Amino acid sequence: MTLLQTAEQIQTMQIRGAGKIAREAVSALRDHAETLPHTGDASLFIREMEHAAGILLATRPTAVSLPNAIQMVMRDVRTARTEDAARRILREKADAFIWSSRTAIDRIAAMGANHIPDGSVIMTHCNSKAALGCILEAKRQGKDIEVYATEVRPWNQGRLTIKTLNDNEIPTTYIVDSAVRSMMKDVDLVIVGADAITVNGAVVNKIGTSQIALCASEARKNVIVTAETYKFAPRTILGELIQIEERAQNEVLPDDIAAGLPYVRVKNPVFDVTPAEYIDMIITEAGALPPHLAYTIMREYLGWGFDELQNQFLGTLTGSEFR
Ligand SMILES: O=P(O)(O)OC[C@H]1O[C@H](OP(=O)(O)O)[C@H](O)[C@@H]1O
Repeated sequence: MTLLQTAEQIQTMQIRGAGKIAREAVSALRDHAETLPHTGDASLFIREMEHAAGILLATRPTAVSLPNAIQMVMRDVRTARTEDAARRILREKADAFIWSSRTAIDRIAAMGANHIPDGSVIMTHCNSKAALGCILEAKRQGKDIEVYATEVRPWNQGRLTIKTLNDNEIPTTYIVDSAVRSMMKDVDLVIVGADAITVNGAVVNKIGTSQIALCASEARKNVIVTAETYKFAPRTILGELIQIEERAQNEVLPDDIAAGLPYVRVKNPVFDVTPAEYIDMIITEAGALPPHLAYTIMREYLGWGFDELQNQFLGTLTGSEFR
């Protein structure tokens, strides 16, 4: 698959899920480098790769795993002295990211399963590899668990989730998104993934997550977020907001129906923000932490503290790059 095809598949959601988007983008960058002719000109190679990275970055705006992964791969490529060195660094960093991303999900699954007591009824939302990893690991350990899975309009990612749960023989109840509050009394805990986590511990995830967290808080049920460290958004340290993706109206209301309703407009934001106070714990591969320790992850694991960010970025980036 070419880099442009990967970008298109991310944009059209054939490739989806924050972690997978990052892994596929990095692998597309690595493969794209192999298609570029060897010229001996390091700066030409780096320019071409920056252009390719820009195409991938423009596909979807919210999941911060995408810019973080590209930054991890491209950071040292930019300062390589020779073309050969740039190519080698790019290959090594891309392979290392893909490997560590998969390892992170396994570690999160192991830690998350520890927080699922035997006999639990879990509610999950959307289709998160990290969240499902914890549920599947709990099942593998022999725990007797049940899951409530939401539909996740308009893309119905819940169908992917119930397929995985069913394949693993986990008793599952499938509900429409608006049934969450009614059903919360039957649930013991909520486990979801994340597309981005801000410095104040707010979690950006599939639209509807914040309602679930609110209902869980009202019913005094724990909310666990599972997120690899590359889903933390360092640039929020400087006050930047995460851009919430809005997708096409016809994903919600078909064009032929909308055409007959001239006074109706459709809004289709696909992510929302859950404030830290509704989240009990964020499980990362570096450990389980309360949301207000998000800055520690950014500093210790992503290597971006306030000073580094100021030196690196202030005044050099445009609004859209700055997230
Ligand atoms: O990385 P993993 O845990 O798989 O998924 C994280 C999140 O990415 C997904 O976004 P989308 O379906 O691509 O819009 C969902 O919001 C999900 O919770």
